[in-house]
Amino acid sequence: MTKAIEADRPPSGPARENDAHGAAVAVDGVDIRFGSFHAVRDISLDIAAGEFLCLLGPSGCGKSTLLSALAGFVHPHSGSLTVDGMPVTGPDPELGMVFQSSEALFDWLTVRQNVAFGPRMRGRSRAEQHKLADEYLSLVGLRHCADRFPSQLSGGMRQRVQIARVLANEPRVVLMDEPFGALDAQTRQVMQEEMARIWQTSGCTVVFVTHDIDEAILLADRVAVMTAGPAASVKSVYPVDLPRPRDESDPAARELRHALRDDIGEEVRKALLAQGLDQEEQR
Ligand SMILES: Nc1ncnc2c1ncn2[C@@H]1O[C@H](COP(=O)(O)OP(=O)(O)OP(=O)(O)O)[C@@H](O)[C@H]1O
Repeated sequence: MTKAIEADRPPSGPARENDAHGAAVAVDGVDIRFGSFHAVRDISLDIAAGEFLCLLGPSGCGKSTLLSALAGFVHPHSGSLTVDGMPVTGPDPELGMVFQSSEALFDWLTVRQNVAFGPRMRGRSRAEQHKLADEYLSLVGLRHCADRFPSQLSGGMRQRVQIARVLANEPRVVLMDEPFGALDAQTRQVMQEEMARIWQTSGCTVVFVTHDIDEAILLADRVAVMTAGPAASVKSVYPVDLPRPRDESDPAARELRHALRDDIGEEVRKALLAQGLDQEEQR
């Protein structure tokens, strides 16, 4: 039977091509409040260098809030967030954030210039910017689109450019907030497979927010399930002990899918009940 394990013990994951690149992330007793609203409470998670961790939970529980805190956009009320032992104090190129929408691309720059933007800001020479941009565009399969503008690409291609742009900063931790949520099913499947390959090649640590249980099983070393908010915390953490590339018809994957569905379903029901009670009180 699939069992969740204690939240604060990362496994020693499978060997990566570039194991040394990723950084260890430690979330220790983190509380986040927005004014009087208590968003997340006492979250502790240790994420190993090079690990792929997926965050699942009911809508509105605080997944993006936790990710934003890791990215340095939101400051915890208490507790600490560290990357290789160094406190997260604000946005940092070592922590790359990929958003759900690819609207963040600069429409007036070519694809190559978009990807080279980070290296340019870090003072890399023109030749280095060009080389890095082409390297990461090749990694996401878009080297042939380098001279096009974002408006000339499909949604899936723009999202791959966004990923290449983040990777070109050579972050040690990549934070992804439902990066494939807006894509059609076929593009999403291709992107998931590419993401697994990119992660294995780059060796970075990935924290990936999703609503999709199958996506989490396909990609993660571990899946952390959050409770319904407010004051959400980590309910359970499941190791995904399945060989890569993953086969969703593997009996162990099916068993894990059921366990995650039950666990998250319970939290979604709690969230719906709380919303109902809230509406009753307001009447
Ligand atoms: N800047 C903010 N000010 C006030 N409340 C906020 C702010 N950001 C988030 N919240 C609240 O914190 C809670 C968690 O939001 P968050 O976006 O992190 O949830 P989520 O789990 O990522 O949701 P979803 O899965 O629907 O994207 C929600 O109740 C949200 O309304």
